[in-house]
Amino acid sequence: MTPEARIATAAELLERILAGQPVERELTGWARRSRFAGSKDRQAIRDLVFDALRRKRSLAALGGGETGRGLMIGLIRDAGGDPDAVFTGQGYAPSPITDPERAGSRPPAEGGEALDLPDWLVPALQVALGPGLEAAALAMRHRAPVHLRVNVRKIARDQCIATLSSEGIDTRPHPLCDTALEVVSGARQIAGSQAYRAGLVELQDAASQAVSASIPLFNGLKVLDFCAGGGGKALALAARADVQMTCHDIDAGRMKDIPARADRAGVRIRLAETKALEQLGSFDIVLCDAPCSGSGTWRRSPEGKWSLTPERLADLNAIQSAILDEAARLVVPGGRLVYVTCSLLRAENEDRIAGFLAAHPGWSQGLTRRIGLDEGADGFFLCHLQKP
Ligand SMILES: C[S@@+](CC[C@H](N)C(=O)[O-])C[C@H]1O[C@@H](n2cnc3c(N)ncnc32)[C@H](O)[C@@H]1O
Repeated sequence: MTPEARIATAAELLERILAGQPVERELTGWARRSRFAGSKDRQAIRDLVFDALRRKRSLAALGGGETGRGLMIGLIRDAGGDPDAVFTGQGYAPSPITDPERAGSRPPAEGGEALDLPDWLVPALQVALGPGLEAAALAMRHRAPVHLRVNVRKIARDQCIATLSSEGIDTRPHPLCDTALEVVSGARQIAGSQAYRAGLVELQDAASQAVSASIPLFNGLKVLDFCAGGGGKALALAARADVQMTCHDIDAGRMKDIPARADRAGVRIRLAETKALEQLGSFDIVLCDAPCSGSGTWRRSPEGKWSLTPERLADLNAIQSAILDEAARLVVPGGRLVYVTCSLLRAENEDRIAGFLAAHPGWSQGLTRRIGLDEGADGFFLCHLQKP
């Protein structure tokens, strides 16, 4: 495909995404229908769509409207290019820029538009991040780095760097966590690499790794990952010590890949559905990686930035508090509950902890940490709570 044809395709897909179609469904549906497109075309179109969604508001201003075409015109202008040279209508290029599109083009207004944030979220993020708001918003306009977790049960970090390099994947240590590597080049080779297949590495953001690393562990501890999802954090915990690791998720289907991932990593993890959890007694450590807005990971899933509403946030807050209450019952006296979100918002973090402590006398708050996008990883919040 020519660069112009890729832009025309991205504009069409964005038009449907802006109308409410899910991003992944649009991208995979198009790839299936378009046998003529090679893997480089698919990747380029994916990148265009995600770049546009990360900067939807500012690009719509620059491109003369919040349409698929407008976002692509804005993207070209923002990069210093000439959209008229692309929108020629020749071959598979998009049709020429219309008068209304031209007339609608303007620089983004200060505030939410220039920061590429919904207006209603700017004050909440201002409260949470203070002077760091602008840097965080600007970081969210760019692609996230690719990080790997070294499975220290199988290989030391330095040796892993050399092994990956021999397969064309260049990495360097990430300062946030001593299991974390940042991929410098060769990211597309990871999934097919021998190192990955042998369980030497997992794809996992450095902040997510730092969350697991914050939890003190020793052999024999009984640990529950209450909101396990695909098991990323449970695998990281199980790699560090011979703990009795149990994974639970309200949606058991989300845990379906955990057994294969655990086998590959050489660790043992038991799965428990909600009904079975009651029979397992209490746990020394319960990790709650709660469902949240994902605002710390909006670089990876930018559609979340635009779909979050105050009502949805309030619903999430109620779910987060209910999860904390439920999980607290599963902790042994003197044990630890670790609350985690990948959110930047106080409503999902400090406010939930304050509510929990007010409702649970005797519990005490331990290590509490925000990991910011300025640390070169996703945004995360973690808080250790000690049961009396
Ligand atoms: C942030 S994700 C977990 C990600 C996972 N820990 C990881 O590192 O890969 C949150 C998970 O919480 C689950 N969940 C939502 N409500 C829940 C509830 N009331 N009890 C337990 N799990 C819940 C969701 O199904 C989702 O898989």
